[in-house]
Amino acid sequence: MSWQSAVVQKGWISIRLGASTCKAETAFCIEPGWISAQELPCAIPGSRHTEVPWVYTDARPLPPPEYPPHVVYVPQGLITSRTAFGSLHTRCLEKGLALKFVTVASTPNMQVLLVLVAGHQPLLPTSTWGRTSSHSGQEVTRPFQTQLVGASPHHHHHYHDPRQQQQQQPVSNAIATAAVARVAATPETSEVLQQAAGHDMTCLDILTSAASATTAVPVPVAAQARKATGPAPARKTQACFNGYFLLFKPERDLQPGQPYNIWWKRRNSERRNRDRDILIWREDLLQMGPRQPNGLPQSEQAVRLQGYWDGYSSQCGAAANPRLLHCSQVQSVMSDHAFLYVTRPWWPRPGDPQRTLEPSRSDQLDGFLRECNCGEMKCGKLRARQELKRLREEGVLYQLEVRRGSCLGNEHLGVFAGEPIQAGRFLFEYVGVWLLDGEAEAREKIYEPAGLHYLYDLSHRHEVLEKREVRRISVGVGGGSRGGGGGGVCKKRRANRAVAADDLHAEIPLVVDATNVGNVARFVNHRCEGANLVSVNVCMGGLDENHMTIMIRTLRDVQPGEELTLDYQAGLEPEEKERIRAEPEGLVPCRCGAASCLGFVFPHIDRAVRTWSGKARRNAVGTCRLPITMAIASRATTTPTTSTSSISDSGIGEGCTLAVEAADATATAAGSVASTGRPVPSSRACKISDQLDRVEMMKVDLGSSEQQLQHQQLHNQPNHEDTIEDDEVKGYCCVSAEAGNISLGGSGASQTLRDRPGSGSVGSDSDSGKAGGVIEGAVASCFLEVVSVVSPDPQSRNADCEDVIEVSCAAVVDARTYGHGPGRQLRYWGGGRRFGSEEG
Ligand SMILES: C[S@@+](CC[C@H](N)C(=O)[O-])C[C@H]1O[C@@H](n2cnc3c(N)ncnc32)[C@H](O)[C@@H]1O
Repeated sequence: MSWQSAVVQKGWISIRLGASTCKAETAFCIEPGWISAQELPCAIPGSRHTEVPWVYTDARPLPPPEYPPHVVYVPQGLITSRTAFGSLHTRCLEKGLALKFVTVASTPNMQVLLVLVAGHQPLLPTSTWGRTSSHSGQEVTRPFQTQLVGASPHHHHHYHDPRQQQQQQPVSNAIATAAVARVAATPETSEVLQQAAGHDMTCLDILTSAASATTAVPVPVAAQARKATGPAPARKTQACFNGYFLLFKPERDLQPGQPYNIWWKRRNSERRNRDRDILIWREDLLQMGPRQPNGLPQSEQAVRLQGYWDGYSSQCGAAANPRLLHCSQVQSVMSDHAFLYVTRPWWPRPGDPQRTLEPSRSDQLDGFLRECNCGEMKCGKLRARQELKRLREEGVLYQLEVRRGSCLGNEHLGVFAGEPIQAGRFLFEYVGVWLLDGEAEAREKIYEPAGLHYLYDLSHRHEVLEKREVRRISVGVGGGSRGGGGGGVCKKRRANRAVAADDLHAEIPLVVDATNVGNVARFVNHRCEGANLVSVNVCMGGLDENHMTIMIRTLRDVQPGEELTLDYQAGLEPEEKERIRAEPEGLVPCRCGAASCLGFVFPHIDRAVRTWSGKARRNAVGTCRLPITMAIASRATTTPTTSTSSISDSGIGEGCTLAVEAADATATAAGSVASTGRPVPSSRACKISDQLDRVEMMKVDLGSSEQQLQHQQLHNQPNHEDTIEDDEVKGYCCVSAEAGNISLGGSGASQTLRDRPGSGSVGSDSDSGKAGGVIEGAVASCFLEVVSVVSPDPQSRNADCEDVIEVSCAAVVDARTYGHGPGRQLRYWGGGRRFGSEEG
């Protein structure tokens, strides 16, 4: 590709420098092909759009370079300074040069940016072109590299960037040369060099961090100079780009509703300041694109972004048919997925089986935002609500950088403050696609192997609401939730309400997926101790008034350059942390470096708090499957339902709270299922459908002192491993079922529970008479998951039962409640035959 073609196709242009006041906020209309140096403030970390005095209306196509492009290597310390960049750019513009930010590469102490300069005059390594103002206001003439760090005559910056101080640290030429060589070897650089083939490529400068040092490094490709001829054709199509672009390719007409290839996004600027300083683009591409073993993208092509037009009206009056480039996407590591940078959350469209994404609109949300009423959530109340509104309208107000360089190593991105941020400032919303729980689980199975960890689970927060609802359902009808209690009408109403509770759970998206659609929040890393951010949940309106959102605010003052971190595990109880610390197998090892580091990161934020689902639960201490033989008295009373079923219980009374969700159940049982090899007197007719293949119990709290006492007694027995098989102990598991409800029930302490008012169907179903064993109820906190209900077993050894089903339970038991001393863990063994403890 000739240099001229590159200029035309990639839209490199030069613009005339304007006044010191940026007019770009209001003068946004530019012709395709005139996409210009407005890319630059976005492209260069640390630079502010508003501080670079562009006048877009003065944009003009890049004249053919009289001299070939030049390559400039700039240490990070310089380029991350907006002052430095502004000055660099100013000088180039004054000289009629266009710059292209090409690539980055890092050495341990220097990040090198390769800038391609379209030359209109010879640029020499020792050039002394341009002038700059000293801080005293005097104009001085300095070599090029010193101008980069000096203040621009066109604008003053009071911003103090401590990274500039790093510039005082000399970087050896050897390091710089090595870095340059590395940059030059990247495919991106090769591409640029190929484009420039036929032209002289001059390495203008190595700008070391010592302001006075200049080192010329030859670029591997040095071809013959060839003057380009003819002006770049101007594009006539008028369009209003209220998004920012880089290297835009005007190869076909822009059509609303059609994706349009651009090279990468810039920010939506319908309003001032929208995400103006989220400098996410480049690193994001590196992150999301297919990578080589060295971590660099395979090619530019592979990470190209696409812009989408949507129907939002633009505020740009100059455009005939104004459209806003709402967001952009980049191919991710998953070929059939794309990442869209958006500033607002997206929702599945109601009733759409395809789950078409629909951006949330502030006009939909205004008036719905309300103070959080989730009593147990520490939300920011009114302020958070206001801030959310502001964030959605104006975007992020603080200068942030998304880049590598955190303690996690180079393969990870992190978010860094680009300027001082005070404590208590709401920075951004965790934006993504809100998913229903089942969908989140399904996606997680895809994401995890791909190393994509951008799910933020709010279920545990919502559980508060849900529990309240369940409690209301259970208690408010029939004077309590005594499972199976109450007859006809009450039972039906209860069943209906239980379904309603399920619907609630099924219909409200509780997980935000920022894998494919998201904003800067997705790059915030975890820190076990000393995180400077915290998340705040706000109940809000929109499609459902119970929707919540996640806002991130600063916990303390943050200094420029400091990484922004969040404690993903802020919701975990200390005991839970301890438990997981003991066996973090399968979880992402934590590298936060904090003194009290827990040792692992949850695959996604807060998820384990809710249900101990998935890997975390399977890997948790004391967890294993316990198939339990269940006895069913009769199959006569099957009551089919079409919704998911639930197990719910009161949560009232001492230590009894449970809620169970059955996924994909098409039929649930009527009557009761009572446990295990031991016949349960007067247990009622029951059948659980074969289709009921998964019942998930979210949490069981059975923490009565009586239970603990009993349990201790049990485990003080010399041989307690075969207790279930032997049927000689009080503890066993019981699942009871009734229309719409399945109760996991009872306890070895069933007597105790049965007589406790409000203890509900946990082992106290007097109506069905099921005695309700439980997995020895002495646990203070027990998570049970009924994972399968298999076909009736004709070999039932329970004479009272016609069918036997098998229920697999996984229990997480806090060993410390058993009095075995440290290091001992209670385990449930497979086959449902062993029930004991062992050394941990
Ligand atoms: C929301 S992403 C954060 C951005 C991520 N670093 C990136 O490059 O895209 C969360 C994932 O980052 C990684 N991560 C975040 N904090 C970590 C930490 N302290 N130690 C190890 N990995 C961490 C884990 O893989 C985690 O699942």
